Amino acid sequence: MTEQTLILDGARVAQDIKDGLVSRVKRLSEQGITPCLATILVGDDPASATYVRMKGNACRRLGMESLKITLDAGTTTEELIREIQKLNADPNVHGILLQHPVPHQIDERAAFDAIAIEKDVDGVTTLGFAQNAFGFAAYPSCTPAAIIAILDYYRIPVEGKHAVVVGRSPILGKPVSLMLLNRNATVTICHSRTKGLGDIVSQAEIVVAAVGKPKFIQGDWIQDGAVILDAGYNEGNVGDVDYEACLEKASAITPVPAGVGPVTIAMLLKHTVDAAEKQLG
Ligand SMILES: NC(=O)C1=CN([C@@H]2O[C@H](COP(=O)(O)OP(=O)(O)OC[C@H]3O[C@@H](n4cnc5c(N)ncnc54)[C@H](OP(=O)(O)O)[C@@H]3O)[C@@H](O)[C@H]2O)C=CC1
Ligand SMILES: Nc1nc(=O)c2c([nH]1)NC[C@@H]1CN(c3ccc(C(=O)N[C@@H](CCC(=O)O)C(=O)O)cc3)C=[N+]21
Repeated sequence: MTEQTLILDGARVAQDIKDGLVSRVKRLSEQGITPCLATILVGDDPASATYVRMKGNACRRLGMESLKITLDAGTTTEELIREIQKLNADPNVHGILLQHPVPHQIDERAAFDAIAIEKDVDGVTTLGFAQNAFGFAAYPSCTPAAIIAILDYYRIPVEGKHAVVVGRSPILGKPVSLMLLNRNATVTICHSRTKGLGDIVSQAEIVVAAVGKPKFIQGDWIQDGAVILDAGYNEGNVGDVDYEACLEKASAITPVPAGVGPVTIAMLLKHTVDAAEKQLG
């Protein structure tokens, strides 16, 4: 590429979203309401603990509250659901985030579906997911919403583009694919059983990496001028994209850190403020 690659600055997009929340949080506080996000972490995975802590810190910086529930690694589905039901019934809690993934003995779908729809600020319930698929969710899943917000902020056209999403998890790959489809992209969804991944990615005008494997997306898979959104966040602050190699081919790319991650957190805060405002009626 002769032209310089645009670095999509997630910190800037996140700040823009958070700036828009300040006056809303203030207005709520004048009515005696402090928007509160409850996070649930099951087990002691250190990376997950870090994300949950970052979410709590971000809440407090904006004058919001965060309620952190930590359950031990051996928690059963029933015990987890009981905790969720307590949060559903607590009028001071506006949003509930159950950190994905959960330990294997837990039925993650059943746990997600225990979250009351009006508190499902991460769009993980079956109903929230379906509403998002049809394009009218109150709260689309935060990381997919962050990816769309970055595209919008930089006015990157989606309509008619071929988007290739690598990954199909319930909180990331699958919902972002549907959101791109709703924006009239032509979407190909790839996963661990996909054959000829490199060839498919090389046809993409927009690439979304949501795999969970460091530097998995190779530079020589990337078409000249493609837009790359790297949602991956692996140990050592490394994304799912081989950044240096892909940078040379792409017209625009999100870095890691300071790409999709901070926007995800801003989106979570925004959804929690939205949910708190609904309490005003
Ligand atoms: N920045 C943020 O806000 C967020 C970042 N993340 C990060 O994004 C990444 C993905 O997270 P998440 O979706 O939760 O992860 P999951 O492990 O739930 O899903 C990974 C997906 O990648 C697919 N996959 C695995 N190996 C391959 C392969 N060799 N080729 C093609 N596809 C493959 C899997 O396929 P299959 O379905 O067939 O198993 C699966 O669909 C992680 O790095 C995570 O940390 C996640 C959420 C939010
Ligand atoms: N139900 C659910 N929803 C999630 O949204 C969810 C989840 N489960 N499980 C785990 C992943 C991971 N995740 C991140 C969010 C922000 C950063 C982030 O802000 N990262 C900073 C780096 C911060 C630092 O390390 O200092 C950055 O990229 O710049 C990273 C990762 C959300 N997740």
